[in-house]
Amino acid sequence: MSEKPLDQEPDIPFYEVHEVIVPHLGHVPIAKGDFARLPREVQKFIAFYTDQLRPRGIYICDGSEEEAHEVIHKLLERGTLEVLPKYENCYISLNQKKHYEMKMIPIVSKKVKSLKKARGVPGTLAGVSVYSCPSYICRTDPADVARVEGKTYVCTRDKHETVPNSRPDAKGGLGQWISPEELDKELAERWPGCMAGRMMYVIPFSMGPIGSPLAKIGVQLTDSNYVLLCMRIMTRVSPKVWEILEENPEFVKCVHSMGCPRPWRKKVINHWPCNPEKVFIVHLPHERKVKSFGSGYGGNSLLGKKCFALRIASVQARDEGWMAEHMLIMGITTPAGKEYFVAAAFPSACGKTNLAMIKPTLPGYSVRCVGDDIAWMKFSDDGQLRGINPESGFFGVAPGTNWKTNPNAMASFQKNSIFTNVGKTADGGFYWEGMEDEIDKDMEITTWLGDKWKIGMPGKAAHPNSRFTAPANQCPIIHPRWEDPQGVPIHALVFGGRRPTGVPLVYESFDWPHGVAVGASVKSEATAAAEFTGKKIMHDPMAMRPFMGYNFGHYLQHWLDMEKPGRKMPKIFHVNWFRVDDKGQFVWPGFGENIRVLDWMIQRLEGKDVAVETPIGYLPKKGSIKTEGININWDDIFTLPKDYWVDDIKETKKFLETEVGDDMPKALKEQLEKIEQRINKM
Ligand SMILES: Nc1nc2c(ncn2[C@@H]2O[C@H](COP(=O)(O)OP(=O)(O)OP(=O)(O)O)[C@@H](O)[C@H]2O)c(=O)[nH]1
Ligand SMILES: O=C([O-])CC(=O)C(=O)O
Ligand SMILES: [Mn+2]
Repeated sequence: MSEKPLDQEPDIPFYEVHEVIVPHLGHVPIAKGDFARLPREVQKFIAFYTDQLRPRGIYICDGSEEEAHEVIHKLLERGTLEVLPKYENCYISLNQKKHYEMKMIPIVSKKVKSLKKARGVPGTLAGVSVYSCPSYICRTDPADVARVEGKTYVCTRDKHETVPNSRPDAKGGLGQWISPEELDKELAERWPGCMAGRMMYVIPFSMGPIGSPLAKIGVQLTDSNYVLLCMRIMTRVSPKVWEILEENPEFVKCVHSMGCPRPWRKKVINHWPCNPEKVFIVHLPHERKVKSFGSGYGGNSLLGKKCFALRIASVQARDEGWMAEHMLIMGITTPAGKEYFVAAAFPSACGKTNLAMIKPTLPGYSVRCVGDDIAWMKFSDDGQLRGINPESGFFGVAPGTNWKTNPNAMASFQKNSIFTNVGKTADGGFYWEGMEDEIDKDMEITTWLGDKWKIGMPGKAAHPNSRFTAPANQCPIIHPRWEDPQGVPIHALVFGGRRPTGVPLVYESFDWPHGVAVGASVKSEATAAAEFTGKKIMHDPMAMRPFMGYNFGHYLQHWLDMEKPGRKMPKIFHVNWFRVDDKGQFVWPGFGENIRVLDWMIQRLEGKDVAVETPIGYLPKKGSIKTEGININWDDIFTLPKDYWVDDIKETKKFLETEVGDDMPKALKEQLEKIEQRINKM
């Protein structure tokens, strides 16, 4: 593209070696790393932002253990992090001992030990890794706990590239555009000098296995060492990235600041300097750039995740003919020994991590996790869709996670993990809602807000969007091929959301275009993952509404265009674990029992005649979902109330027609009309 890039970083004169000399600031020391040996494009990037943001030093990260220790040490000293000694299930090296002043005794978590025995998990799980780190707890400023969708923008010259030509009465929830002029204004009042007095960390990272043809490179600048620590878990931080850039200098430029230059006159809460009034996150897809200001919360600050791997990558995927989706990837091995891979999209806090790691209750089944949040998928030349997980860690919702609902997640964060906004027990463990049966009832707990608390008292120990950050390779069921550079074959796609009424446990779409319509119709109750409050049912097409990098209509067309002769199109299903009865109780037990639904999907993949046609898609024939051993009422779970569906399709159609407007793909419009006609004839 020949047009001049937006928000361009002009080349500024700079001088390298042990310091960078920039016009506004003079000498800025290189606190660590060899600036002179970085790829030229990266040097320019750093020099420009050093000049503009004015940090007190530049710290070029190398991803090493020593680096983690140094940063952790600082955060412990400052009080941003606290050790959770309960999970120190390994010996501490002398080097670490110096830093943490912890006892040289092995403490093996009882739970992990018993899990290991019970499930035959290999010995790497507990008590064997000699030099690994303990886990830490961190409390943010209570004003900085979730993604801020209202302050998240995409900037392109052409508005229509980012948002659809919607109808005049549209509310405009599908993407948020900002003009280049307005962007300049917003940036000007935030960025200059915003790192004054702080260190600027330079983080080289790869999304996807380093060197994989499907992987992409990013470099993040940040003034938060908490962000650095989490990026080390969630992405592959390595100096090998510099070598890759020597060959191909393309990288996604990520710039993050907490927005609190020194001297900072406002009160800092919980040693978590942030700037909630000024949060502003912008994506420049053409320039392959993300700028995030004011928040340290994961979804806003770990820029490899939602910002790069979904918003920027969705644009790369559009341009290059692949898909970047808010999906888990899991492998399911049947009792007959055949493995199927499923990718599933549910909105934030609607069950991806839990499904990706389920412990199946049906005998003979085993599940292995490839990823829990993001899938990059591409059809290979033989027509098979293949997917990779671009991340290398889990940033999971803590509340509700326990040894019953998700033992594999529990096992994943017994070491080397960071817990944000959870409670802390007096014996140095983590605690959140859902762990009531797993600790002593009288245990004294410090809540995420720092108050003393006990189980049964009013209030909550953990924030509903509190999170664990854990390395994926610590998951006992991580798939041996989770880092396969070619990805794994994807046999089925699944959509779902929190639907308290009307929506059955599972149904299958008739074909690809119908499946795209099913995905476009995803709705869910609002959750704590973003700033919305209340249990309002919101549209979240493809579970991508908050993560779109370009025009939603064009995105839907991109989905439709995936179907081509010679391609094996995966079947598309819709699930709902969250239907409730008139007392508000879930009618489906969920979690490990969800294998029963996966089993039905696999029966369908194997061509079994276990479905009945209904206006919304194929539903399971009565009895074709294995329900032995659980107490459920088939009709509670599968009835399709006509009134509900008549209203539902009317509302969905209106929503999409209004919001996507002129950009609504014709084939999708037709699908919605057909669905409506079928439902009206019910
Ligand atoms: N009732 C019920 N609750 C579930 C089920 N699966 C997950 N949950 C709950 O839903 C919440 C969110 O689940 P996660 O698996 O963390 O959701 P996610 O989609 O990975 O969330 P993000 O990380 O925000 O993308 C947790 O509190 C879970 O306990 C289920 O099958 N049934
Ligand atoms: O991005 C985040 O903050 C966490 C997450 O996975 C989501 O909200 O889907
Ligand atoms: Mn997510």
